[in-house]
Amino acid sequence: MMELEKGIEPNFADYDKRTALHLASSEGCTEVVELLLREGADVNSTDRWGRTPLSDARSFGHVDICEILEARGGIDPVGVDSQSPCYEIDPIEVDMESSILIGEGGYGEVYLVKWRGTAVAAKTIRSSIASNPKVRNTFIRELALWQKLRHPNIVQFLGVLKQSDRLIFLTEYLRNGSLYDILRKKGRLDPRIAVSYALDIARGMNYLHRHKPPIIHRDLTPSNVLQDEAGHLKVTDFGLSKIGEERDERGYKMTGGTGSYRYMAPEVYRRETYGKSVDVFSFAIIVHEMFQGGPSNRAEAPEQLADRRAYEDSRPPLSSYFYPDPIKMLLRECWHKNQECRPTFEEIIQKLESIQVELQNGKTMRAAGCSCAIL
Ligand SMILES: Nc1ncnc2c1ncn2[C@@H]1O[C@H](COP(=O)(O)OP(=O)(O)OP(=O)(O)O)[C@@H](O)[C@H]1O
Repeated sequence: MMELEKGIEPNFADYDKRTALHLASSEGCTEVVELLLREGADVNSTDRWGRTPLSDARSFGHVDICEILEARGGIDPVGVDSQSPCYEIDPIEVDMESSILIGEGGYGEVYLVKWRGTAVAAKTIRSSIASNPKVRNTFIRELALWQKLRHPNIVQFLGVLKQSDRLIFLTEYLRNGSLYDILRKKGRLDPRIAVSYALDIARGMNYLHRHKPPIIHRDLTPSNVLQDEAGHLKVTDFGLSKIGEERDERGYKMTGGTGSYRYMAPEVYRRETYGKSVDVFSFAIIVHEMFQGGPSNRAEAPEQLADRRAYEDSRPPLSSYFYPDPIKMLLRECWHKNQECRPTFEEIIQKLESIQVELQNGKTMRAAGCSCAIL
């Protein structure tokens, strides 16, 4: 601080092009790292060996500093990131001319295109987002992580299109559309189908949460769950909402536009620090919708709904006879106001599997306070 007050430039580097931020990151000096970043130090300055401060913090195992640097858009070109660069696809292999618009989300449009003759989904990222180098880096890092993932309930990432001005990436194409489309078309689902869909989502999510390091989806909604031709559901777009994430002195927060309010965990809405269980909360709201046939409070503005959930502990109604008792119990646990009390996806899978067996055996599952039997 004294040096900075004397007027020394925060990006001043030595003969090896190493900055104070490199040194503080190597030595584990968290407060100095925070100070330097506040004073405008370049998070991605590279030394003579092409190492960034994040490369150093990773090498010396300073996890808290890695998190700080990553939250500021830090990349590690010589380490983990470079071992798995994002697979690049040559634009001439993609027939963008005959592309068909299939949807539009918060980040840009989604097209059905042919890549080497195969139908795939091309997700375009708005230039207002992709032109910011920090955001672009974060996006590419998230995609590089996505490409390593393989699971039957996770949408397969295929690669990024080499284009300087825009950011376009390809994933497998799921022609049956999203769970949102299914619920809009079919309304309330048969309990056996709802449970098997819930299991698909829980298995995909469990894979993400058990990943090292764990991947938090942060924006699990019915439009981020797609159906394959065999009728199974796959989770998509995990981790991408990180680009809308902010960090302040208290920890990670999501900006208002990140994550859909209707599925947002109370702690996220209150802008508190959060963990994996935010996805368990969103999962519960989705399962509720599958039994209900769509959102329960359609008339209420999503932001107002999230506000009531966060400050008045309001939750969707469970009184109707649509919900078998074990599902009610599961939902209450999953949307518990205390994050610690929510089950893990591993536990959710076990519970759903036994509910599935009961349903398959034709056992009637009575709904509490109601004389109807559900099957
Ligand atoms: N791989 C895919 N295969 C088939 N359809 C897809 C695929 N990816 C997205 N879509 C369709 O495009 C729509 C928009 O997707 P996108 O992920 O961009 O936005 P979203 O999930 O609806 O919203 P947000 O990005 O704000 O969370 C989806 O609802 C889905 O119908």
